[in-house]
Amino acid sequence: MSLTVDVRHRLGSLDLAAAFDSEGGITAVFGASGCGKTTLVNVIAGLIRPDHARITVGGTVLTDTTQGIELAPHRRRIGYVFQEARLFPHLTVEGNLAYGEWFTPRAERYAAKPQILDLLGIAPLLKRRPRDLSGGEKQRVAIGRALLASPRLLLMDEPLASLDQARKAEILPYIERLRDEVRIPIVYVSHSVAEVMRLASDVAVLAAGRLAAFGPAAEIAQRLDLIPDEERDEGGAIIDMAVAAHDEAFGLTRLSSSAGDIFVPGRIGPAGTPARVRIRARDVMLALEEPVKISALNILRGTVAEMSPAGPSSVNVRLDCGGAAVVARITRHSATALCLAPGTPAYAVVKAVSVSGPDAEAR
Ligand SMILES: Nc1ncnc2c1ncn2[C@@H]1O[C@H](COP(=O)(O)OP(=O)(O)OP(=O)(O)O)[C@@H](O)[C@H]1O
Repeated sequence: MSLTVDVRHRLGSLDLAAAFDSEGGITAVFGASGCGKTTLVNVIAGLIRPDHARITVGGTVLTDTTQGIELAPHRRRIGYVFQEARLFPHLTVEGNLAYGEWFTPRAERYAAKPQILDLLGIAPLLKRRPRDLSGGEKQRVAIGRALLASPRLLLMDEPLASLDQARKAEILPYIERLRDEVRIPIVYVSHSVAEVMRLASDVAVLAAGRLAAFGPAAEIAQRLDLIPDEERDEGGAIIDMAVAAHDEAFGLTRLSSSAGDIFVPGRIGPAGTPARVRIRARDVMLALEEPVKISALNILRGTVAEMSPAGPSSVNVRLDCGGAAVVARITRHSATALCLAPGTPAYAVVKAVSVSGPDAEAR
């Protein structure tokens, strides 16, 4: 189901202007603190009345200021998941979930409770109260409550920001399942490159209220100039691959794509399972000849497509590897020594342990 957003709104010193169309999946709204992410999401939710906007979901107009259409928030059928789960403390998980269903007229309900319980792994929690849940479990219940209202659109505003690394890792696979199995668009606000690049289908990058870029996650990932300084080391490329085989003896999975094969640690689903990998630019070495007798398992052949400065002493080199991009951050010294320039054939070298992939299955 498609989502179209075209918003212009002034709020204090913020001059928000963002327009994008998405065909569904997860649209990440990414940007530094204060760039207007929450304001944009609140306009979509109908919580802020915008100066100018047209917002549609699957053909239903939620806002069109030129036609005087401004659906009330409760009539938009939008699920909203916040940084904190905001569950009712006096209700059990079951009671909290029932509250989600309650608002939607019977005729408009499409959410099937057993499937949602299964999708989020929350069936065993039904009798518990929020105080007896971990942070990750609370968020899964909050997502379940939002989905049980049979929403047209799910808004998630920094849903993992208050969780520690272990809880984040626990909940990410559930959000991936949501993206792949629930047929409604999801708008996902985050300032974490790792989260956005793992989850997003499309990415809208906001900078000081303006849409700095919008496009498929794999394209936006290569634009290291869009990444805020504090997340600089997280920048790199993502490649959508599929499981080719497992190497049982060494506990590795071989993934395959037009870029070539990549080994990652652990076992990731059966052959054919889609798997997105993220390769940080700082983890990639370049070589002009195919390296031999080297411990790194991943060697991808490509051609230098673009070089851009990455600071006083380093440069980002984008290689085209069979249509997929791999970005390497190397010193200017090395770029000069290797005489790199657009068109130069080169090999990208990446250790298996440096590749961020989907979580390996418990072994
Ligand atoms: N009611 C308001 N009145 C005036 N200015 C506001 C109001 N609400 C937000 N702002 C300003 O608008 C800007 C964007 O705020 P917003 O919360 O949308 O940013 P954000 O990208 O979600 O930030 P964060 O990641 O820190 O949550 C900020 O500079 C904020 O101070």
